[in-house]
Parts: sequence; C-alpha cells; structure tokens
Amino acid sequence: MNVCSVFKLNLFAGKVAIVTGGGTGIGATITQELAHLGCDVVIASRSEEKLRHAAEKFNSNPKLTGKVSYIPCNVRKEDQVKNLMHTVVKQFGKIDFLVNNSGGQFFCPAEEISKKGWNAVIDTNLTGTFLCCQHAFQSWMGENGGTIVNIIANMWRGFPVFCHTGAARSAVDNLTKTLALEWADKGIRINSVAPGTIYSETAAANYPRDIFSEAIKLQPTGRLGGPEEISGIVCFLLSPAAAFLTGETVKVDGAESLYKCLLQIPMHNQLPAWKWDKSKL
Ligand SMILES: CCCCCCC/C=C/C(=O)SCCNC(=O)CCNC(=O)[C@H](O)C(C)(C)COP(=O)(O)OP(=O)(O)OC[C@H]1O[C@@H](n2cnc3c(N)ncnc32)[C@H](O)[C@@H]1OP(=O)(O)O
Ligand SMILES: NC(=O)C1=CN([C@@H]2O[C@H](COP(=O)(O)OP(=O)(O)OC[C@H]3O[C@@H](n4cnc5c(N)ncnc54)[C@H](OP(=O)(O)O)[C@@H]3O)[C@@H](O)[C@H]2O)C=CC1
Repeated sequence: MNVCSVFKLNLFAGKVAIVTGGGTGIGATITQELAHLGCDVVIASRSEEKLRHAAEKFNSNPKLTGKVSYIPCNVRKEDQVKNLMHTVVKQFGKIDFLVNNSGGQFFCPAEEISKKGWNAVIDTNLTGTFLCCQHAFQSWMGENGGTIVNIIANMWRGFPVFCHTGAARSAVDNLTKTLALEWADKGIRINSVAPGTIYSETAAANYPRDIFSEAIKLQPTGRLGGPEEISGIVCFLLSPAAAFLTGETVKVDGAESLYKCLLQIPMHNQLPAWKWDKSKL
C-alpha cells in the first residue's frame, strides 16, 4: 500500500503501540499509518497466519519506518490478553498507545440470536476491550500513562439486525467516559471512534448479504467510508494535538448516524393509540 499521512513524519518515532485486529481492514490501515509515522506497532488477533502475513508485508514496505511485530491473542481470553501486555512491556519496555480495534458480529434479528452467539459478540466487543484496557493499565499505563482509542460503531439510534454489537459498543462508549475519569490522574487519555460503514474486503467477506452495497443509499455523502478516513482520526487522537481530549467518542460516519436506517419498517397497525374509551378496559 502506498502509505501517505497528513501528519508529519516521525510524529510517533520512539513510541510503541498495540493495535488489536491490526492485520486486516481498518486495523491494518491504522498499523501502517502509525508505522509510517515512526511508531513500533504490535498487532494482535486470533489468527497467527493472518498476523504473520500482514507483518511480513508491512515490514517489507520502506515507507514504514516503525517495525511491525505480532503476538497472537484472542481478546476474549484473559490469559492471552495478559500475556500480550506483559510480552510487549518485556520486549519494548513500554506501551504508549493501545488501539482496541478487534471486533465483529453477525447479521441476525434479535429474536433469533442464540445465547452462545450473544455471548460471543459481547465477549469480543465489550469484555475484550475492557480486558485490554485493564491489562494495559496493570502492565504499564497505570504507572506510566498512555493513550487508548477504542473503535466502536454507529449504534446511536439502536442497531437493528446487530443488537448484540449495538449493546456492546454502546457500553464501550460509556466505559470510555468512566475510564477517562478514573484514570485521568494516571496520565491516561482514552477516546473512542465510531465509524460509519467502512468498506474493506475482509469486512465485506464476513457478511452473506451485500450490506455494504445496500448501505450506500444510506449515506449523505453518497459513498462509503474508507479505512484511511478512520486511521487519520485515530492518529490525531493519539497525537499531542488531542492532549485536552479525553472521554469522548468521535463519529466518523459522513453523517450516516443523522440519516436513514438499514431496517425498513412496513406500514402496520400493531401499535394502536391509547384512547380514553372505557369499553376497552
Ligand atoms: C448502515 C448499516 C450497515 C452495517 C454495516 C456493517 C457495520 C459493521 C461492520 C463490521 O463490523 S465489519 C467487521 C466484521 N468482522 C467480523 O465480524 C469478524 C469477526 N466476527 C466473528 O468472528 C463472529 O461473528 C463472532 C460471533 C463475533 C465470533 O466468532 P467465533 O469464531 O468466536 O464464534 P463462532 O464459533 O463463529 O460463533 C459462536 C456462536 O455465535 C453464533 N453465530 C455466529 N455466526 C452466526 C451467524 N452468522 N448467524 C447466527 N448466529 C451466529 C452461533 O451461536 C455460534 O455458535 P455455534 O452455533 O456455531 O455453536
Ligand atoms: N467496516 C465497517 O464498516 C465497520 C467496522 N467496525 C469495527 O471496526 C473494527 C475493524 O473492522 P474491519 O477492519 O472493518 O473488519 P475486519 O474483519 O477486517 O477486522 C476485524 C478484526 O478483528 C479481529 N478479531 C475478531 N475477533 C477477535 C478476537 N476474539 N480476538 C482478537 N481479535 C479478533 C480479526 O482478526 P482475527 O480473525 O485474526 O482474530 C480482524 O483482524 C471492528 O471492531 C469492527 O466491528 C465498526 C463499524 C463499521
């Protein structure tokens, strides 16, 4: 990829970042922009093969001056999250930045989601993010400070056919506010980014229906977002330009959250009005 950033080269020279899900899609773009700006980046997700392949590709790009390494980690498994944080501190001496980007869900009406499926999505998107924050704190940031960015989603008006992830991401939005307060005096800033619909091949491959094409008509911009449009905001939030910004969620959605919804509700008469008509009591 021909990496190109609006930020100055070496902005993050000497910094160390962890990007979960950093081998694919949005996470891969964040990783490349950070490394292009001089940051050493550790990418972490379940598939060692995906991680190895991504790290080899990134490290062969002369435009990336930071080094990219990888540690397999399922964010749903606390022992693996703990190992990730300890290993990074051992190998690099610190953790300056944590980008909680790993996540996912499946398209399913609420009434059909199994408990196992619900738990899988909550564990990945909410508990996984919490565990990464908590163990980054315990391993390094609690004593030394740091900056965290969580990737969430456009769930502001509910998230029909994705209620599990809507609930999890909404909780991460709230977690972001709480941790910004609890950890301010430890020198930790934490913010979230809520992307709209962002096309990447890996993201699209997860869905049987072509929801990314369907979503174009829901966009005030007339187009989907690109991973670079998320990455730039993440770099801004990690940078000193955002030194007074914490506990906030930045919507990066081209105003999708102000506009239409994927769900079409048919005309119906299932929610009749209440009228003061004693015969109905
Ligand atoms: C305008 C709006 C447009 C919306 C655009 C979309 C916006 C969002 C885009 C993105 O987020 S793109 C990134 C997407 N990437 C992913 O989703 C990848 C990661 N996803 C997953 O890994 C899974 O979906 C997972 C469930 C979160 C985790 O999977 P895991 O491998 O751990 O578990 P599984 O064994 O696969 O499943 C566990 C359990 O979950 C239920 N389940 C899984 N898939 C489905 C499905 N398609 N339909 C119904 N239920 C499903 C099921 O109960 C599984 O258990 P078993 O039945 O297999 O025993
Ligand atoms: N694309 C979009 O339109 C939107 C995306 N998002 C969110 O942005 C983030 C990145 O998505 P995107 O790049 O589009 O899609 P991808 O599918 O490319 O990225 C998801 C990443 O999460 C990793 N992952 C999934 N489950 C786990 C787990 N249990 N432990 C560790 N890593 C895990 C995957 O790697 P591996 O399989 O190796 O574990 C993969 O690298 C996700 O949180 C996504 O939900 C939010 C809103 C919209």
